[in-house]
Order: sequence, then C-alpha cells, then structure tokens
Amino acid sequence: MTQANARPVIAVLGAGKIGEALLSGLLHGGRQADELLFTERSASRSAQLTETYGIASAGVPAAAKKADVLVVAVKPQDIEPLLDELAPAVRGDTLIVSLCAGLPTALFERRLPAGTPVVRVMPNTPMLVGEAMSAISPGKHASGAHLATVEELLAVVGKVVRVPESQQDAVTALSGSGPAYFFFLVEAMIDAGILLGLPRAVAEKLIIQSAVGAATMLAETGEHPVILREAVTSPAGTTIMAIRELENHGVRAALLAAIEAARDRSRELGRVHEAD
Ligand SMILES: NC(=O)C1=CN([C@@H]2O[C@H](COP(=O)(O)OP(=O)(O)OC[C@H]3O[C@@H](n4cnc5c(N)ncnc54)[C@H](OP(=O)(O)O)[C@@H]3O)[C@@H](O)[C@H]2O)C=CC1
Ligand SMILES: O=C(O)[C@@H]1CCC=N1
Repeated sequence: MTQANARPVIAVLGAGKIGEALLSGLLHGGRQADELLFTERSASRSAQLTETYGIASAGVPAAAKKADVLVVAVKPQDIEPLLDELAPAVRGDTLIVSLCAGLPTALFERRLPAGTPVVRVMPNTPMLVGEAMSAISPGKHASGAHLATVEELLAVVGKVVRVPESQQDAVTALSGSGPAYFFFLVEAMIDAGILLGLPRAVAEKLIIQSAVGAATMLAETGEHPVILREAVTSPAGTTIMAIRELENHGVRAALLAAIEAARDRSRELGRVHEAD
C-alpha cells in the first residue's frame, strides 16, 4: 500500500471493454476516482474515459510507480509490448492481476521482477451491471492475502470463485465467453419472433424478460435446470415439439463442441507465450 491502512491504488492497464467495466464497477462499488488510474494507447479514448468517470490516465511507467495493484486488461496478442514497458517499471511489492484469456501466470512471473505476485482472473462483461462471474487463480508468488485482495475487489462487481490455474482455459470457454452464447441465443429467438410475424419491439420484450425470468429462477430456486425445463414442458404440448427440433438439430452437441473449441483457443493463446 502507498500509505499505512490506505486502500490500494488500482491501475487498469488497457481500459477497453472489460477494463472500462471494471473501472465503472469499482466506482459504483464505492472506490474513489483518486484510488483508480488507467492507461490507454489512444489519447481520445483516454480523454473520453476521464471525462466520463473522473479517473486520471497515466503512462505505464507512472501507473506502475503509483499503483499497488496493476490489472492487465489488454488483448493477449498485445501483451509482449506491455510487458516490455512494465518489466523495468514495476515495484517489487506490486500485485499483478491478469484478466487476459489464455495467458499463464508463469508468463508474467518470467518477464517481471523475481517474486512478483500474480493472480490470474477470468471475469465476464456482466461486470458492467455488477453481475460478473470471475474465477481467480494464484501464481507461484501470490499469497492468501493477495487472493483475498483480488476477491474483495471483484466481489464489488459480481461473484468470485477460486479455481486451480489448470482449470482457467475451461472457465474462459464457459463463463468468460458465456454471455456471448446467451446473447446469440436471445438474438436467434428474437429472429424467430419476427419469423412468426411479431413486431420486433414486442419480440425483444418477450424474449429479454423471459431470459431475465429464467436466469432469476435458476439463481433463486437452486433447482436443477432439468427440473425447471420439465415444469414448462407439458405432455403433448408446445414446448416438447420445440425441444424435439432442438435435439434433431444437434443444439446440445453444438454447444459441447463450441465450448470445447473456445477452451482449445484459450490454450492456444497461452501456448504462443510458452518458454522455449
Ligand atoms: N471482453 C470480454 O468479454 C472479456 C475479455 N477478457 C480479457 O480482457 C482483455 C481485454 O479484452 P477487451 O476489453 O475485450 O479488449 P479491448 O480491445 O476492448 O481492450 C483492450 C484495450 O487495451 C488497450 N491497449 C492495448 N495495449 C496497450 C498498452 N500497451 N498500453 C495501454 N493500453 C493498451 C487497447 O487499445 P487499442 O484499442 O488502441 O488497441 C484497448 O483499448 C483480453 O485479454 C481478454 O482476453 C476477459 C474476460 C472477458
Ligand atoms: O473472446 C475472448 O477471447 C474474450 C475472453 C473471454 C471473453 N472474451
């Protein structure tokens, strides 16, 4: 910490979609703008973020000097130049929190000063509305206290679980990318409403509220999804006719294959950076 008993200063390196969601969520959760910093490549993006949130931008070396926690939120493909800038600037006691899909904690440990604590996190974009699902894993030098710090930060923007780092590629495929699968499904169901002749605005309202209702039932009843689906599926009714079509079209198998492909891509993103 920069001062005894002070809350940590957090710098987000790469305030794109997920970085901005985190900054916004932390502000809503009670962090002060002067406890936060961000770095961005584009001057116009920086100015826009500062105007929206009142948070100052800084270059990577200045952010590394000031912050106690550095949250790395650049695309995995952009990590090398960032690490080149970060390595000479990072303080020995700085906690590195990586949100990058696929990148192992070992990459950061190899490129940053010896003993640097690193926590790998896979969040998701519902962070924007305080409903993120984040999974966290410690690197070699991250202590229980470091994990607790990250948990406390992320609890402000949603739910947090601890997983072994070996599970992070699967987590990335499941909950990291997961919101996109639901959005895809909602988009397709709205199209189905259009096919059936409903006005778009009506179809959107019907499907979005059905999605909210179904998600709330899953979260609040604790029932297995099969039980909840069975309760909708009347004998010789409408739902079973639709389910038969979903099974005929291999939707379940498609989801298994899709999520496996996402897991493989996460592994691949990490493999590019494996030590020789
Ligand atoms: N989007 C999502 O749902 C999730 C993303 N993630 C992970 O979060 C990370 C960011 O993803 P996302 O927010 O979608 O990506 P974005 O491209 O929206 O954000 C990355 C930002 O970082 C900036 N940037 C790149 N290099 C640097 C640098 N050296 N210094 C300062 N800023 C830099 C980029 O600028 P520029 O635009 O100029 O390149 C961009 O604004 C990725 O690693 C991704 O795997 C994890 C979970 C979910
Ligand atoms: O698509 C991606 O690579 C990122 C990681 C998880 C969600 N979005």
